[in-house]
Amino acid sequence: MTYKELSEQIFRKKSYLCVGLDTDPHKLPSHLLNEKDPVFAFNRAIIDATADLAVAYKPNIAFYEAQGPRGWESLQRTLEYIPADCFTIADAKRGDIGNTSSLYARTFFDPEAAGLNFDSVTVAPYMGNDSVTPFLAYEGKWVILLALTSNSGSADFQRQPVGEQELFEIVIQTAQTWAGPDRLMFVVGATQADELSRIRELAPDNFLLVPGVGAQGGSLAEVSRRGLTTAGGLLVNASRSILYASSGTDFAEQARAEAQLLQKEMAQYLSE
Ligand SMILES: O=c1ccn([C@@H]2O[C@H](COP(=O)(O)O)[C@@H](O)[C@H]2O)c(=O)[nH]1
Repeated sequence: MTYKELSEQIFRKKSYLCVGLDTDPHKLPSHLLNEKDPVFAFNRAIIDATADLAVAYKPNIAFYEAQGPRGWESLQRTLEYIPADCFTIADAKRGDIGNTSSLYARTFFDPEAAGLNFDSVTVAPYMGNDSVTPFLAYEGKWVILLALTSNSGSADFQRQPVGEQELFEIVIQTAQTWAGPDRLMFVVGATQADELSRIRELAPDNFLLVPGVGAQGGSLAEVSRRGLTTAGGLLVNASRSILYASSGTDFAEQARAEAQLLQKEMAQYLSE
């Protein structure tokens, strides 16, 4: 999906909601456990319930890899089921020396390799240029680079001063010499909303993937006030607050209700 198409979807759906598919087999409603692929059955119901409210889906790869080959099959089925008008994110947080990164890129971007054809993958920046650019070799695919993450440990390295700046600012500036905003997004935690104005100065046109509303307590209002651009410019992720809104037979209905609350708020911010 291109920058323009993503932006158009945001204004068409009045939403910049990304639904995180952090599907934990131990948290599935019991009535799904007799399904052939319970994880996929759960994801399918969540996607059916939220596809008109969301512009993106983000399976967190850890939840699938931890299930071995079964998990990979659930991931493939899920990715194929996501409607074409939604942007897809492999939240894998990869990055290694160049030849290894090339294989990670092949895994998520070349359907003939591992059966996956994501639009984007999250990448850790700390091994530098040659660890990131192999992902950019796939035309039309996106890198979503970790900049200022939502967790408390982000202070350990990302917030360290380097001269007049902090390390995450250098990540944001340097990475923009590797790719334009049509191929490069940054991860900024919703719990870091105070830094968003500064980040917008450094990256005025890049989309930001913002996890951390819902279960982590970030404020959608603050993120939107500081992060929205004329192109939309935000993908705000919620995982647990949507997926596990109910553990009963009404789980999809309750997931929709949670997603709808976020989408309605987003529609309001987009119209301001
Ligand atoms: O800084 C980051 C980067 C990634 N994540 C991921 O986003 C979701 C958040 O899930 P919630 O249940 O909505 O808290 C999850 O997959 C994280 O691994 C993040 O939270 N922060």
